[in-house]
Amino acid sequence: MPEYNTLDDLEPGQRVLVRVDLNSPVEDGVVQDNNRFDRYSETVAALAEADHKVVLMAHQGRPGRDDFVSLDQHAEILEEYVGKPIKFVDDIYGDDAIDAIEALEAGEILLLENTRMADDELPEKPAEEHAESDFVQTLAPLFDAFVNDAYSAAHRAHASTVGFAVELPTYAGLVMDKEYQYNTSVAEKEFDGQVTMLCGGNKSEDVISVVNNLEEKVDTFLVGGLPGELFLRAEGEPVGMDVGDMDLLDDQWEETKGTLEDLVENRRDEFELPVDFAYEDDDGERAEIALEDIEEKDTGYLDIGHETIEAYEPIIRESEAVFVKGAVGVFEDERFADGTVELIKAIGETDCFSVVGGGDTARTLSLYGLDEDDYDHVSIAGGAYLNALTGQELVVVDVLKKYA
Ligand SMILES: Nc1ncnc2c1ncn2[C@@H]1O[C@H](COP(=O)(O)OP(=O)(O)OP(=O)(O)O)[C@@H](O)[C@H]1O
Ligand SMILES: O=C(O)[C@H](O)COP(=O)(O)O
Repeated sequence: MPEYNTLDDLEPGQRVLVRVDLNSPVEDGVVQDNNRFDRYSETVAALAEADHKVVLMAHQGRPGRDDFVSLDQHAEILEEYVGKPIKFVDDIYGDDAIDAIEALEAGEILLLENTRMADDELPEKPAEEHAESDFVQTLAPLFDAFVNDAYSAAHRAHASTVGFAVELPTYAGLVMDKEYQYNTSVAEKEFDGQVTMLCGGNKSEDVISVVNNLEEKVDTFLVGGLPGELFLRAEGEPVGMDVGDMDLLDDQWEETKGTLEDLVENRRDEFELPVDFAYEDDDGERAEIALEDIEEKDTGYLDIGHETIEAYEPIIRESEAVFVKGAVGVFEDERFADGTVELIKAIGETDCFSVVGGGDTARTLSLYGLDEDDYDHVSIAGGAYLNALTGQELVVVDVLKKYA
């Protein structure tokens, strides 16, 4: 049983302040739908149905970046999923926000402006210090309870994620509770059979963190994406170097080569590495090459090849539990989605305990029509998912427990 309060403990008909995480990709100023809206609609609808006055807080992007925009579009997207009007006020804790909060009727929903537009939202500070801020001191007296559902921001100690727990009775929302229970399962659950982790993506330090922290828990790491190439480079293969427009690999190699060389020297039997790769040929088509035929690095590789997929698939099918961290190819481009889609599909077809995660990687399911119900859990979190997998603390969960 979790050591924090959940929505089951919340009496109906209250004034409830709710932190969600609607942070989404923004293209040319247009907010893109991702599965966060769908996921949060369940919590928001449940709270409205319980006759609460529901006030939502969320952030978008980071100050100074192109994705640092207002939440007005988020209100419209969320409204479609909740099936009820979502009011929006372009204020966080000024007079306009207070008026909008006080005008709310039971069962109505209001979204406040991007929390990172408030001066005292950032930087990271202990909950008790954030609780002293004007932000928390102004809003907290207007509410009876605080619900924290922003699991994917649970590694961030900001005023809106930790400060209100000090001032108000605090509850974990539906997303927070489910994500926490499943994502900590690789660190906390015992499995009798084979435990496999499919890892890739574009950050080798994430994969190194998983590999170093889960040595006792995971039997086999199936590696692809950028880390797959860099592990092979550590074995002396002519892959994993920047080519053409790509500029990710050499920097990561400089930062991680010592660790990667050490891992392939001392723990090689725990890894399966790609035996072939896919790349874009001169006609713009997907082409494949076996690792043994690569003489020098003159092509950027964008997916694992089919020989590798065939080698990884049986390992997945024999597993009792499979966890995913990062895509094994550039799945956003249909030509290079085979590795990620076929392996994640195999996980769904296998009767294993499965968690698919990584903020980007989880999008594979919606993009390629895979059914979420075929997996035990699909995480909408990135950094928080990684922390949970590797058994590291999540400051927001600690605060939920402390102030339960
Ligand atoms: N060979 C490759 N070359 C370049 N990019 C790749 C390659 N393989 C995978 N990727 C990219 O990796 C990204 C996903 O990896 P990332 O490390 O961001 O993992 P995530 O855990 O899903 O996301 P996040 O940590 O950002 O929440 C995808 O956008 C994919 O295009
Ligand atoms: O999308 C995320 O991973 C979370 O919303 C956290 O965002 P941040 O990395 O900008 O704090």
